[in-house]
Amino acid sequence: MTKHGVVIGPEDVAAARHFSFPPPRTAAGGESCRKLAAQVDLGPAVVGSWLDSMKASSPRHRLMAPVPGAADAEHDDWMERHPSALDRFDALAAAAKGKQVAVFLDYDGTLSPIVEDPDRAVMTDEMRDAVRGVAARFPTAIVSGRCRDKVFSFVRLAELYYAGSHGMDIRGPTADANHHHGNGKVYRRTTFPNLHHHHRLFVFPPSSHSRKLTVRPCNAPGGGGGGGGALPAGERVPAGDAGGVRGAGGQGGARHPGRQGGGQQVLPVGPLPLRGGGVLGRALRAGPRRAEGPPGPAPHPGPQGAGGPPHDPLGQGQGAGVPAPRPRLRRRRRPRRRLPHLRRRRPHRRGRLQGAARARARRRDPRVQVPQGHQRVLHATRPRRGQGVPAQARRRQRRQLMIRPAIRFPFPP
Ligand SMILES: O=P(O)(O)OC[C@H]1O[C@H](O[C@H]2O[C@H](CO)[C@@H](O)[C@H](O)[C@H]2O)[C@H](O)[C@@H](O)[C@@H]1O
Repeated sequence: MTKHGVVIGPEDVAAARHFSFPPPRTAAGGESCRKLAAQVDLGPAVVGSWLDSMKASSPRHRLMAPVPGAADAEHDDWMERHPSALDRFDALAAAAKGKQVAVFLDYDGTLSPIVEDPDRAVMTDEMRDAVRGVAARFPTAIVSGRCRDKVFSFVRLAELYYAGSHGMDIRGPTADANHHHGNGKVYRRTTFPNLHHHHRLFVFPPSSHSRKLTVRPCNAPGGGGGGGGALPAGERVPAGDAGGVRGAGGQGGARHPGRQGGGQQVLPVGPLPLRGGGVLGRALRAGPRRAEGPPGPAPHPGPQGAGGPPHDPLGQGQGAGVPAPRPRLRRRRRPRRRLPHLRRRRPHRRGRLQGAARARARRRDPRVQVPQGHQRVLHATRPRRGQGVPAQARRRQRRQLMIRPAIRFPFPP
């Protein structure tokens, strides 16, 4: 989040203190670089430009000077070309106004004095307090040619970011226990979570040693524009990505470009395509449906907290609410039509033709003597195959069938 109205005081830049110059010469000077170059196959051209870049960023050691006294002249010249930031404090403060300030500090010769033995280049408590104060105001990183753990053992401030081995190994603070380093240090890799969410860390290739790290808005090549954060969380650039650096990610404004080139590789990270997935899967595929039904829960606050814009990975300006499933209405079952011949047969029952049925039987055949108490009533039986008759005729037939058993008695002589 952009911090407005932050004023940098001279005490905040106490890190700009000077130490003895020129530094004492030790064999350890370029050792780590050589080791690193041996481990990583960068090629002679890259290693050459890397060393040139390192030489250009620091004045030469007195004993390395070709002519006695040349180092002093070189130093003066170097100091003239690299003036102290404190001398231009007002201009710096004016330039930083309304912007997100991140502080990148060197270790040897900046936070610690240059000493003969590299293992004794400890930092004073006074300097540690000053750095702590800076880190409380701005995201603060230490970028060193030393290995990261060594720098941390000197600085011992968990709230900082550490870029060791000339920016090839970067960790930052985190509260996540999974990222605890073995010896109790708390680190997290690569990103700067305190920065506005559309900023990401870009690591310059070793050849540009003097500009090891920079932070730029992802969607604005060249570092301009403080737009709305076009890249989804999780996009990052691997440290040590060798190549030329041009802008930040190339295609400004493109939403999910999987892109490689310009020294950066940005990997788009998005939701997995869900197949099925039950209620949640359907809801995610359908997208937000907040307009329907009762109001849902408040959208998840964005990376800037409750006051900031809602988290909106779908980019639809509505947050990513997952709507509650609509209640399913129970459908009334339609009664199944059953053909008469499929109806359940009632068991045969013995009984008498009563009242009207008996009268009907008599009417049909007056000769019929229906002795009371001996009639058997049969029910419709399933019509045989090929006996297809219309329903009306079938009903008639059934009626007849019902009385047929009553006629089985012998006719009167
Ligand atoms: O990027 P830096 O943090 O400045 O580290 C550069 C080198 O620093 C160390 O060497 C320098 O400091 C030593 C202790 O003061 C000093 O003895 C040596 O002469 C300096 O070159 C460190 O030992 C190197 O590994 C770093 O590359």
